Amino acid sequence: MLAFCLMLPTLSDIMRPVCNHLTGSIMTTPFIIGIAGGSGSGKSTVTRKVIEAAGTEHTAVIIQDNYYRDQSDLTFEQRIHMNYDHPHAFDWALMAEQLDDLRNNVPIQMPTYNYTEHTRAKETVVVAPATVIVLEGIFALYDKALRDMMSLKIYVDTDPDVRFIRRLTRDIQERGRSMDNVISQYKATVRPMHNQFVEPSKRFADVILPHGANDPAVDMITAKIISLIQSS
Ligand SMILES: Nc1ncnc2c1ncn2[C@@H]1O[C@H](COP(=O)(O)OP(=O)(O)O)[C@@H](O)[C@H]1O
Ligand SMILES: Nc1ccn([C@@H]2O[C@H](COP(=O)(O)O)[C@@H](O)[C@H]2O)c(=O)n1
Repeated sequence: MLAFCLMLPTLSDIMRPVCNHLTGSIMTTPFIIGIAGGSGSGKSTVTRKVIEAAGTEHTAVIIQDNYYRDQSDLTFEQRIHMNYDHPHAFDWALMAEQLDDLRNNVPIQMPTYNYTEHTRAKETVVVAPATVIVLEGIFALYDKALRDMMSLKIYVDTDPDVRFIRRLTRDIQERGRSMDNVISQYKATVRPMHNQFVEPSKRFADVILPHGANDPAVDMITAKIISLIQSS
């Protein structure tokens, strides 16, 4: 069986069968989708709606925020002053390694993140390989190595004032922040880093979603994913 799998290198990347070394069965290379956009643009909402409609059975989600660097060696005082909107804040090597594992149908132990403590949490989550894998985060389209693994690149485009209002509400309700803290972080790092790094990554997108998680766009992406799952 292994020899048979290795004799099929000429098929296109999307349809290339690979051998699962544990089961000996032939599996299709997953279809990887990147969903980028500014903080509060609606990336998680688009991802959730698409996965809900397509079904969780054949899909897996990688949340890029879980790959913020582990900062347990720093004090809390040091951690609150870090720039979380610069690419250096992320563990790119681990992200690429784990996405590549999933692409090769190998399960991963995805890290998890604690926004209140500003560091990686102790728990990891097992993510099983799936027909469709979504990588969602502000820098989902930033890194060439990751982009090269993707078959569909999406940018969620939402006006800055809308994104800021959403972030203000969310960060106070869900991420343990005060209003003053959200405003000062937005002015110091979120806004300038968005303009420098996140917004320019839009040029790598195959599809740009205006107005965030708008229903017609979400329906089109969902239809594409369902057809991929049905043909897999
Ligand atoms: N189209 C929308 N209409 C209203 N609220 C939205 C919409 N999209 C997202 N939100 C809300 O805005 C907040 C941020 O959205 P989220 O999807 O988490 O953004 P991101 O993942 O890009 O930071 C959430 O509270 C979410 O419920
Ligand atoms: N300790 C941290 C880590 C990240 N952030 C902010 O999260 C934003 C990205 O997440 P979204 O769900 O909003 O896309 C990013 O803009 C960071 O500023 C943080 O505040 N604290």
